[in-house]
Amino acid sequence: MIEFRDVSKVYDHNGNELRAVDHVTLKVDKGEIFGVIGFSGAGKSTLVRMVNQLEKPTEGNILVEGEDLTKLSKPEVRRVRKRIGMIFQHFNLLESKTVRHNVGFPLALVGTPKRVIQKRVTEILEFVGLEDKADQYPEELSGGQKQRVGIARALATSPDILLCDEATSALDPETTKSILQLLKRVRDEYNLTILMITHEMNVIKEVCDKVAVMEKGAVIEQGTIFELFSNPQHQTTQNFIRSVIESDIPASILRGIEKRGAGRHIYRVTFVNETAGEPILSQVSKRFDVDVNVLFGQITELQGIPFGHLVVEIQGEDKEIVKAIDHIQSAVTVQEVYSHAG
Ligand SMILES: Nc1ncnc2c1ncn2[C@@H]1O[C@H](COP(=O)(O)OP(=O)(O)OP(=O)(O)O)[C@@H](O)[C@H]1O
Repeated sequence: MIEFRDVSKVYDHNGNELRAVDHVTLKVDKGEIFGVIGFSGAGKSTLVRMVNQLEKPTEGNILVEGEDLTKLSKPEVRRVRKRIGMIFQHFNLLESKTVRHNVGFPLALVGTPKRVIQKRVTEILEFVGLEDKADQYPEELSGGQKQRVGIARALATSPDILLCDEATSALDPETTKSILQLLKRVRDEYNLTILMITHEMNVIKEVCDKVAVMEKGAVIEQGTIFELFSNPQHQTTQNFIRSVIESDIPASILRGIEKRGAGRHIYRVTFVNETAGEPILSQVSKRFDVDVNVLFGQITELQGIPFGHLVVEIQGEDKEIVKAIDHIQSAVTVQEVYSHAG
């Protein structure tokens, strides 16, 4: 649906080259919610702005449903652009126009008959839950309501793709959740493909199917949410994940372990599927001559499926511990076990 093939964008910065996007290759499939995460300045906005040609790549190709944007004429680019909606962090609404006029604006711009606009605006405002706000002005709305107007406006022209540029960054956590749920409905009911950029891992965790992590213009890691959360390779990815799922052993527990001497066997067990939370660890202690103590644990949900870590101590003879660990590793529920004798 959207494909970046070895795309770079180089700006001139006081006579020096600034590589805002550096050889990025990504593929976003139809109907997918694809997140791009990175710190400020990583190149996310530049990347997403190239999809609707607000920026042109310096090198590489960008394909939208097989059409190479870098090879299209201006009228052809305008045609493709019509299939792409965008929402922004600060909503970008017209303050002097009512909600109804804001939402209908993109349709009016292309000369759509008034009657058609009216029907479409009513339909879309109902979808985003703002039918009773049609005649109000943006300043009379909360942040969440303003973003709903932004979403309605983006959907007015029935696009196939929705680009979201930090769409929830100005909102509180509860409102963020409701906007993300709305975006999920947009994908499910209108079958849109959504490309969203954010610096918040909770946004990615909440709605995305796939994610790419950007740093200094480059994509340093990408995959499904499960792949990234269960086996993050890069330090930056690990830090982002740590911001939403605490996997470190809390300091108080660590202090307790240290006090009671070295030579203990501490493991981190990661569960990544529907059997997370099942008593595999208690099975192990029944089957082998070991005791398993859970020191710390956190189970959360990824795409509606439980995901979590347990930090456990296994006590017993070395050979029994090896057997127990083998058993845990052979079970489909365990993705990663690391030992830390300490
Ligand atoms: N039009 C421009 N001219 C020159 N440099 C630019 C331009 N746009 C972006 N940059 C630079 O490109 C780099 C990437 O910026 P970009 O806005 O894409 O990052 P970002 O990850 O979206 O960060 P933020 O969340 O802060 O917007 C930055 O160093 C930025 O200063």
